[in-house]
Amino acid sequence: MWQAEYVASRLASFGFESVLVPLVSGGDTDMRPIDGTRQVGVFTKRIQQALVDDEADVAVHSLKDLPTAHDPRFHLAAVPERETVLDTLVTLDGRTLSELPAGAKVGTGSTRRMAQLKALRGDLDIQPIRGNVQTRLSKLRSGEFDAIVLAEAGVVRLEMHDLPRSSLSLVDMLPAPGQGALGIEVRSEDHAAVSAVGRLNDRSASFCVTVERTVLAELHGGCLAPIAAHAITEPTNEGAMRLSITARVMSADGQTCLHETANCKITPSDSLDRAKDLGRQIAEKLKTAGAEALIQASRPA
Ligand SMILES: NCc1[nH]cc(CCC(=O)O)c1CC(=O)O
Repeated sequence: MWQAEYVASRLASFGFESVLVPLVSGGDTDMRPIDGTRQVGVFTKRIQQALVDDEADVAVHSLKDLPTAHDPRFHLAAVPERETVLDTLVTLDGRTLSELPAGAKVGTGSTRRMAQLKALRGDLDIQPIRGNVQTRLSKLRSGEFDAIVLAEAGVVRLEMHDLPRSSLSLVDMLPAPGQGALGIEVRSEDHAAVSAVGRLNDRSASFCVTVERTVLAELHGGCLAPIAAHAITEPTNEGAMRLSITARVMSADGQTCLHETANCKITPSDSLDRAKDLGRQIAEKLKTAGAEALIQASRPA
């Protein structure tokens, strides 16, 4: 709801009126452990269906939740300026990861977070947790978990400034492709919506998430594989920018971690194809280092 309200207010600033269509996704309600037998897109399918059914004209997603497979019915019309990409450790008293006692029960359903946590603190008891941010927090408050890992973006957006937490660094916890970014889809043939929503696009954010998502797509990682990717842009001369990406593929137990970096120059006339090329390039490096075997081994039986 925060995300949809944000998009509505940005659209309003460009003179476009909108009406919110609240929806509940499977990702909000399905509390069964993630086991790979269900379809991808649990948070996004319901919202895309609203586009198909003409229930809504604009679909607002957390980009991290949006599957990378291309669907010709939809067009990703904008990736607005990104919120923080970091993950954060939420506890009842704000202690850091290194301050957690041995055997502390930490909740995360993400194999990416699990692998990196295990690499840092092999003594923790890491257990699956599901649901939206509020559901996960209620499981921390009830004592079911000693700590949970959340994307800091969600915490910041919901203005939970008093939530005891400690940010995990990019070195300790490389984020998921697209983390902290919104992805706004419209129906491909809805040219009015493409152009209106396109006003919300941030060029830097769209290049960063495109290279990150290309890594995921090239490795056929889906949302369950222990794959992390984070890209940044830095301005260079003559309006150009340098696009740099760091990516990791890990074993589920965190014992093996492949880590690669790559970068390229983006000129004002370059299209997102440049970012896709860079994504394919770093994916190749990871494959050469043995990424496919690690991803295969992490698949649920
Ligand atoms: N998988 C659920 C989900 N999708 C996006 C976010 C956070 C917001 C974001 O990354 O933009 C979250 C919750 C979390 O990972 O803590």
